[in-house]
Amino acid sequence: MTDIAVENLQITFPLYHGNARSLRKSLSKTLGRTLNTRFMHDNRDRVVVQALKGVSFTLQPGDRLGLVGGNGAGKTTLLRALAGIYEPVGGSVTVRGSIGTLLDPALGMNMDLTGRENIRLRGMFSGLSTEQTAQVEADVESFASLGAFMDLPVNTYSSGMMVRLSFGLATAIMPDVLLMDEWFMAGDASFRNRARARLENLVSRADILVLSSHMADVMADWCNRLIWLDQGQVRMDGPTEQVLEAYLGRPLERKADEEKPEDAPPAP
Ligand SMILES: Nc1ncnc2c1ncn2[C@@H]1O[C@H](COP(=O)(O)OP(=O)(O)OP(=O)(O)O)[C@@H](O)[C@H]1O
Repeated sequence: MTDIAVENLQITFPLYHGNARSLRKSLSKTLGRTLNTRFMHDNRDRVVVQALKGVSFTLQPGDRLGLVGGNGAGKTTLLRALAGIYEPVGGSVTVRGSIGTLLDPALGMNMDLTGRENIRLRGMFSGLSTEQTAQVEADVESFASLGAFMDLPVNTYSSGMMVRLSFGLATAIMPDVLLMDEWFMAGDASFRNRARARLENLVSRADILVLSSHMADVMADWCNRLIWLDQGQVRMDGPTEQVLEAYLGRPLERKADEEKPEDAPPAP
C-alpha cells in the first residue's frame, strides 16, 4: 500500500548570520509586514525563516501532484521533507512505500567512490539481488555513457556527468513514490531527449508522483493535481488546469491552438 499524509507541516530554518536582535531589526526595516509572516523567533530566541507553515494534504495511488509557486515559496523544502531529508518542526509527514528521488544529483552519492561502486551500493540499499543489481549496473552504464569515468571516483566528474549518472541510477530502480525537482531538465538537448523517454516510463509506473517545476507545460502534461505554495503556505489545491490558470492569471493555451496549419497564410 502506498500513500502520503502531510498534516499541519511546519519547517523553519535558523538564520545564523550576525546577532539575532540586530538581524531582526534590519529585517523588520527592509521587509516590514512580511517579517510577521515569514520570519520569527524560535524558542531559543534565534531568528528563523518559516519555509513551510500549516501545510496539509494526502495522496493516494494515481495522484500526480505538481507544486507551483514563486521563488522561495517552499516547493523544494516540501519535496525534501517528503524525502525525509528535513525533519518537521511541527506537524507530521508520513510516507508509505519506497521513495525514489530526483532532487539533487549528489543526493545519496558517495563522492569518494566510483560510479560503478555507487550503483552497487544503491542496489544493496534498495534490497536488490546480485542479479538485479548487475542489471541496473548494465542499464545505467549504457544510459550514462561515462566510458572510463565509470571506474573513477565521482568527485572527478563534471556536473553534466554527475547528472547523467544520478539520473540514470534514479530511473533504473522503480519506486512507489517518485519525488522530482526540475533539475532533471538540465543537460544538453540530446541528454534531455533520452532522459524524457526514460522519465515518462518511470512517471507512468510509480504509484504517486510529486513534481516541482516552473514549466507550465510539464505540469499540464504530467500532473492531475496542483498545490500552489505562497510564502510557505498552501494558497490553492485542486485540479491542474484550475490551479494553473489561477497561478498564471490567464487561461491555459491549448496545444491545438498553438499549432498552425502548415498551409496557413502568413500573418499580416
Ligand atoms: N537551508 C536553508 N537555510 C535557510 N533558509 C532556507 C534553506 N532552504 C530554504 N530556505 C528558505 O526557505 C524558503 C523556501 O525555500 P525553497 O527552496 O523551499 O523555495 P522554492 O519554492 O523551492 O524556491 P525556488 O523556486 O526559488 O527554488 C525560502 O525563504 C528560503 O530562503
